[in-house]
Amino acid sequence: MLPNIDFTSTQSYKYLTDHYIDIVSKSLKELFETDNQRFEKFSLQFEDILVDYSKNRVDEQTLALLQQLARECGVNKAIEAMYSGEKINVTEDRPVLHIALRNRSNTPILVDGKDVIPDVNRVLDHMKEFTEAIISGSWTGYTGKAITDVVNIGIGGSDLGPVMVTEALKAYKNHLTMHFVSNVDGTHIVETLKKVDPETTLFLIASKTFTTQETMGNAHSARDWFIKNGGKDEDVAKHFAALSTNSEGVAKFGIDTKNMFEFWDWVGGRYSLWSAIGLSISLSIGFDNFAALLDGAHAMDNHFKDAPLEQNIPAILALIGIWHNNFFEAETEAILPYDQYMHRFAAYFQQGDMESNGKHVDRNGKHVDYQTGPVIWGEPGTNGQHAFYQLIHQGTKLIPCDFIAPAQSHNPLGEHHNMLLSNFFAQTEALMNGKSEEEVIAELKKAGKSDEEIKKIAPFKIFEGNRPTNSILVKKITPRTLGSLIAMYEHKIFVQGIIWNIYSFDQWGVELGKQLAGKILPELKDDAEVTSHDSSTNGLINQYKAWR
Ligand SMILES: O=P(O)(O)OC[C@H]1O[C@H](O)[C@@H](O)[C@@H](O)[C@@H]1O
Repeated sequence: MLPNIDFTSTQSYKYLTDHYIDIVSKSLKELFETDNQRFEKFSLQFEDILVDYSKNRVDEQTLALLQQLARECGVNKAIEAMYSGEKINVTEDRPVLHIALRNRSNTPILVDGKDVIPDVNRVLDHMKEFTEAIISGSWTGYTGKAITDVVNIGIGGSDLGPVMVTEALKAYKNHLTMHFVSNVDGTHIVETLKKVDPETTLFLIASKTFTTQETMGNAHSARDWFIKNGGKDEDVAKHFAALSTNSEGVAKFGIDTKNMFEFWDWVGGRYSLWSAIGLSISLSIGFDNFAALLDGAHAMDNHFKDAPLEQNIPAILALIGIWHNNFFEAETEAILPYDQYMHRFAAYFQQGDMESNGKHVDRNGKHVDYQTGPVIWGEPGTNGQHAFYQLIHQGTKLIPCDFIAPAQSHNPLGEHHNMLLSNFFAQTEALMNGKSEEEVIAELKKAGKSDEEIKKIAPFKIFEGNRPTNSILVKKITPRTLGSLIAMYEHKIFVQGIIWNIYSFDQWGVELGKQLAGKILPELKDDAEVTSHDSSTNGLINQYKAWR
């Protein structure tokens, strides 16, 4: 059972409300000036990942109170409940066991009395064998040629994780060319099929449910294309594999269930890259690297389970996020990787976080009267700097940011990496310190400006600073460190969901759109005027019919 506590009625929440008044009166700059141990006190290292959370508007008391809040909300109990396979996804009556997919120490985890680890390992063995056959070329297409291209067809959790990881680990790539088709817009599949040859292409149909409209539409179009371009029905087995929990659906589609890589309903879609959904990752970087990704996540899982709250990185990040969200009323959080390969990292956690904690009903079925999950967004640095950092520095909204960077580049090139990292350090420093009126005036004087000119321009050049950031410095982005990093964010989301007293592992909010689209689709089949909706929806549908 998950705890069921309204965090706003806890003792620690009340203390935090008072303490907030004390903290807002101090600037980050002051907090650093009055404590030269801040970095030592407010940073933690996990293997090759350094997490510096000192540039947040917190002091020792803030963290102690936030940790007390976590205790009062039963975070430790909740962690135990997840790891032991309890059905903590109550609205779907399922356990939440992405940790089991990377349980490299093989400790048994029971679901309805049965250890799930042997099944996990069986599928991993199947993935390994298949990966090796494809990469070595011993698996051939219908004309005897080796596979050169892999097209993963999936959406949401069956796309974003594989895309993000294969991009982030591109430095480990082999000769296979990867393609990802997600959008039901025909352009996506059409443009992809232009680039591949049916004789040498493997399609992975990735769908937990095997019912998702977009994925099924794209999968059928891929199959039609394959048949139209020389393949026969009996050749489908050599070119199509399925990654799913739904063996009936897979068989119905015409994929041999021998080519089905199974996972289970206790894996949430957005937490599924560690499962068979990760087959495209394994094909792209080899199974050993995929296993290293799992190892890294498992190491973080152990840290999260065992480390006390005072040293527990995911828990600390979660609590600081709650501090910003529920006390400073920040509405969004930016994830800013200073690593080009990680360019889909923010997009990945947009689903990871917003689909998990974008909920307004608490675990009693009641509408909450506090803020829950933030809006997650971000782009890689330094591109973001030249696009939206203006608002972060001088806008009216508080945007807590996570800066992430590797110390070692996979592509060392002259001064490039120093330039990149100098921007990372400069930005976090500037967001913290800002630039005072005195500094601006001194700078303008030095540039020879008159008093009148200075008076006119100075207000625009002042930076308030006091903008909170976490800095996550990774020695190098390897499969292992990336695995740990992803797991770190997953557990951060978990802790926040526990404290907000919501269910983080269902996603009813995506159902309505699906249902309504299903209702409208038949209305688009002919040219008859539609009158069954509101005037706007009718008007749009009828104009669409007139123009198409
Ligand atoms: O893998 P599937 O079943 O095709 O689902 C794809 C996606 O569908 C919906 O948008 C949600 O349920 C997501 O969580 C899921 O990842």
